[in-house]
Amino acid sequence: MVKFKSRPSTPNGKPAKRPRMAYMEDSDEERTPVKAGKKNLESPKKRMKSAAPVSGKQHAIQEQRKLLPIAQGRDALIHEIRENDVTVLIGETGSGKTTQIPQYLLESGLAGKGMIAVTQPRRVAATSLANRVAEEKNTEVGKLVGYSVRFDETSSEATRIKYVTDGMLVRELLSDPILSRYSVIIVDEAHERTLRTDILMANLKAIQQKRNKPTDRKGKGPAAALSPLKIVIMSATLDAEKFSSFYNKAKILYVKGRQHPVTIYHTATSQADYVDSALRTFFQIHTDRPPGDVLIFLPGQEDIEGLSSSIQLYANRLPQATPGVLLCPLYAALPPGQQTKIFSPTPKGMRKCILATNIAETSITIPGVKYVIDTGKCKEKRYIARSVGSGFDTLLTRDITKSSAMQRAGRAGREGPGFCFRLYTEDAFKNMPLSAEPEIRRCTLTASLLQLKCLGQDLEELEFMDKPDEENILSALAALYILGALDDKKALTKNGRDMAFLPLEPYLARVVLAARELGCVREILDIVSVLSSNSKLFFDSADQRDAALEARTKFRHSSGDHFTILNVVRSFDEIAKTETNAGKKDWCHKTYLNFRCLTEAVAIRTQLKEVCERMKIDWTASCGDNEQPVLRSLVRGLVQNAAFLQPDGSYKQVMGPSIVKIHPGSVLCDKKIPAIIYDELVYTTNIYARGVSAVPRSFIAEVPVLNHRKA
Ligand SMILES: Nc1ncnc2c1ncn2[C@@H]1O[C@H](COP(=O)(O)OP(=O)(O)OP(=O)(O)O)[C@@H](O)[C@H]1O
Repeated sequence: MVKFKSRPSTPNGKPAKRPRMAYMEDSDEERTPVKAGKKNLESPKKRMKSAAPVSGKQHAIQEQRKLLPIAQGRDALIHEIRENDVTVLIGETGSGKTTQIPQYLLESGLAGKGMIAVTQPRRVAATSLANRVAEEKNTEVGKLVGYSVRFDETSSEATRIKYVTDGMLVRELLSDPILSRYSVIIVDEAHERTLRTDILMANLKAIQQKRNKPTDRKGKGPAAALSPLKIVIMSATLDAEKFSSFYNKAKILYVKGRQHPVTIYHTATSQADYVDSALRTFFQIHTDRPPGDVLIFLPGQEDIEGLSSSIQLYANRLPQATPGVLLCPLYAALPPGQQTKIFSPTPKGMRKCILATNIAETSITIPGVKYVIDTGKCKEKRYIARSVGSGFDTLLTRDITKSSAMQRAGRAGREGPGFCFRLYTEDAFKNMPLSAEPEIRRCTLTASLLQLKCLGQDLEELEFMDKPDEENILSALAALYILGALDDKKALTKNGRDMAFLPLEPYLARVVLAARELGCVREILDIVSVLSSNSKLFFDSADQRDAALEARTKFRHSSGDHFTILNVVRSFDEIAKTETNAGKKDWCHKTYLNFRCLTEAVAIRTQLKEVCERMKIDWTASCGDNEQPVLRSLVRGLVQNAAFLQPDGSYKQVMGPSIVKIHPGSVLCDKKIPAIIYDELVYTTNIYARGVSAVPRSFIAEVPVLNHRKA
């Protein structure tokens, strides 16, 4: 039994009280409360009248919209946004920011002939919000309301409100550097400070300066024809002052109140095992509490799969009269089709239990969710620079921030009163930092630098909210130079431009371009698709390693793990010709292969083939049984991850200081090979190279950058 403190509190840590339906913050010099009532706008009644005839469901939706806290301040919000080029808007989770503001701006005519873009850090949020707002507008998604996420654009000429991932809008800068199709850009969930959000915000500032120049509006200057751009920055948990000062003291607006209360419980003591506590809390809810779906936040896929099996095991043992449990995992590596399953209605007599990473933390409303269990953990990517050209990204489990805790609690209570069970103490919550360090300060910058170079920009020159680390910039510059994306004057090369066009990590994009020259794109796409998947192909936990290696003997290739991957993909393709999904899963299970990884890789490969066609790369080009072109191509992208054998059997990095060993899960683990390349380093008791291939030393020496260094 997990013990929770009896006195519940509200999401921001204050004692619980009756939900306040007072909508706007009291007047205060720093804060601009938004009050209702500007004469130039349609009244809510009139707006309702002008809509098409509505069904019962539509009527309910429209009634619900009117009850959202933000609805009371609609006219005042429009007024403020009309008056200010940049607005920072803070409103509690569920107050209606993301779904309503774009509609208000469209209805008010403020967007003119342009589109309204609403950015989201994640695709699941962008697509589900577009669906919801299309429904509110009584239309199909893709018409008035659309979305654009990587590899999926659902919009048309008629689209006026578009939900987009921040990455897609950054990509759009490549073809339209002033984002001329948009008249309003709403940066939602800005508190997350993803690398792409920061790049976007820096660009928006510069674009606005161009588009909103007073001289241009008077009809003078070269940019006279440009329409002005409005920027709205939104979040429930934001350091408003910091954003405001970045945009030259932008107006800050506060929308207060949420439609339904969320009661928060903290554990009485800290919990040693968060997965076990989540399991027990789930069954406490399931057996004691009224109907309502449960959303559990966990750090990663492994915990999700582990907890999911445990819940299933115990649920099967419950008395027949207890409602059944429908388990729905949600994490980034899950194919998009499976991610959207969480939105399907819960069958009668069942309780849905969604086990999610922080991809469900912001923006989304999952109908039916009444209870949230927050383990207080997440995974954070962090770049560790060791020396120029030899840094690496780590993904570590850590405690969440206050912002995350509040966002997680905010996923309950969206359709009615909700409850959040925090598996940490109230003191732990109070001691959490408000928000995480921005990604720009802690992640690899290589891919972003390449994109910026394509826009004619530089990391050092662009005005960011937080400057990236000098060493990290140097590392990214060195990596791009080594890959041949930049020349020795730091200028973008033709290869660099092509690399940016491929939706892959720069080093993998370089492998594909090398394969184009060497005539082995077919083989390389098979390998690269697996390497780009969000999950690992081989299950290699230490306790099952021998059995797994035994079962996979038939795929083993003497030159290493990349050709072994190729063998697996070819076998999977063969199996897929005759087997159903269940048959494919069974085959993967028996061979200790990750079905999800292979399914995702097949989808990625299809998309890559399409991109290759657009780039006039012949993806059917194959080198047959000749291994050399494939290894040469891999070396070209992975040259930074090359290492030579030492007399003591370890390997010394060619471009870095580390001494590494071959990972025990590799097919080359007990071999002594003069030269290797690898996909990544894993830090445990030793530094291990994972995803290893044996390559002739001469292949490494022939990479132009190494020749250049020698000269
Ligand atoms: N798909 C949906 N199904 C049912 N109701 C929904 C859906 N999406 C939104 N809503 C309703 O609209 C409300 C406002 O949602 P919205 O996303 O606009 O709030 P928000 O202020 O942006 O919240 P957050 O800060 O959490 O993103 C929700 O609390 C919910 O009541």
